[in-house]
Amino acid sequence: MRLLVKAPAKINLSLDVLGKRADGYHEVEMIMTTIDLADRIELIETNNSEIEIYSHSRFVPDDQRNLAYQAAKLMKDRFSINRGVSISIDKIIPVAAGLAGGSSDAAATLRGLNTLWDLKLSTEELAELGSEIGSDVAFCVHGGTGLAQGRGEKITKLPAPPSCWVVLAKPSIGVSTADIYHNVNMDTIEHPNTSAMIDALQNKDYINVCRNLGNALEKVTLNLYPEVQHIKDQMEKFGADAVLMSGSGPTVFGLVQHDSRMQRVYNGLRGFCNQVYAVRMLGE
Ligand SMILES: C[C@](O)(CO)[C@H](O)COP(=O)(O)OP(=O)(O)OC[C@H]1O[C@@H](n2ccc(N)nc2=O)[C@H](O)[C@@H]1O
Ligand SMILES: Nc1ncnc2c1ncn2[C@@H]1O[C@H](COP(=O)(O)OP(=O)(O)OP(=O)(O)O)[C@@H](O)[C@H]1O
Repeated sequence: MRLLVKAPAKINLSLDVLGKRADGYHEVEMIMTTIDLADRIELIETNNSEIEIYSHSRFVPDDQRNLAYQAAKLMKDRFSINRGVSISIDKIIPVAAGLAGGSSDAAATLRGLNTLWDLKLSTEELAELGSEIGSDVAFCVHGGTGLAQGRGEKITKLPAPPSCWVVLAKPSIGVSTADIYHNVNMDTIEHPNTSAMIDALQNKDYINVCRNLGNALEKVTLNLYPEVQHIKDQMEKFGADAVLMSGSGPTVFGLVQHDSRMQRVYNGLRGFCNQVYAVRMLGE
């Protein structure tokens, strides 16, 4: 049997860091939403009991370091499955970009194998498994829009943002999430207003979604990588309604409501940045 699964990227509409935990992680409060920029994962049953990973991208590991491999391994071990699977990843989401590409591949693999191996696990159960792989995987299992708490694994569903364009630009650097969290200084960090963002989503209030975009990790990444600030400045100059860095960066996104202005922001960014995308949010 063969199955195709979509693995969409996420952006953080808000990201707050509440403190450092004894286990080395940070307590966070994040509002995330999935966007129409997705990897495509093909799962094919094989005759052996191995997990095989294939990808054309030279940035994607093809062994046990791959988060999709880890998802398949976890399911095989947990449910004593002795069947094999070949996992082909058509990589569309930029790597090490703050868009949860690897986490989404892992989540899509969990969802797909749940069907392929007829495990009948609920979304909650899949998300719990996912949180053993990485902090963003639980959210990616749910998709849509959600509030993530704890180290990112406790998910509460939220209404989708008001419809608009999301223009993304990724500078040609990769950022390590661990490095960025390591450089957080809890005394100087700036906290976004998470509850104001939740209100804005509940009221489908585009202006207040724009006003309340905020990311406590942004300053940390901007200090280490000034090119991210340059992209933010350009997006604002070309007329995005609001601009923010996603996750630990370095991808910057701008929200734009009008088609003609989206085109201007997109074309302006393409002038000096290789990886630029204009996509829609995915809805609830
Ligand atoms: C930056 C975000 O992507 C925003 O959505 C997430 O907070 C990070 O999610 P992720 O990449 O799935 O993170 P993980 O793979 O679980 O952790 C990578 C590293 O980031 C740090 N980390 C991650 C999550 C968290 N709440 N606190 C942390 O301090 C830890 O050093 C950890 O070793
Ligand atoms: N399926 C995968 N796709 C991309 N990278 C992967 C995958 N599996 C493992 N990796 C490794 O994970 C690293 C981070 O990649 P990823 O694209 O997931 O980062 P990210 O978007 O910044 O994640 P997040 O937003 O969750 O912090 C890569 O450098 C790569 O070595």
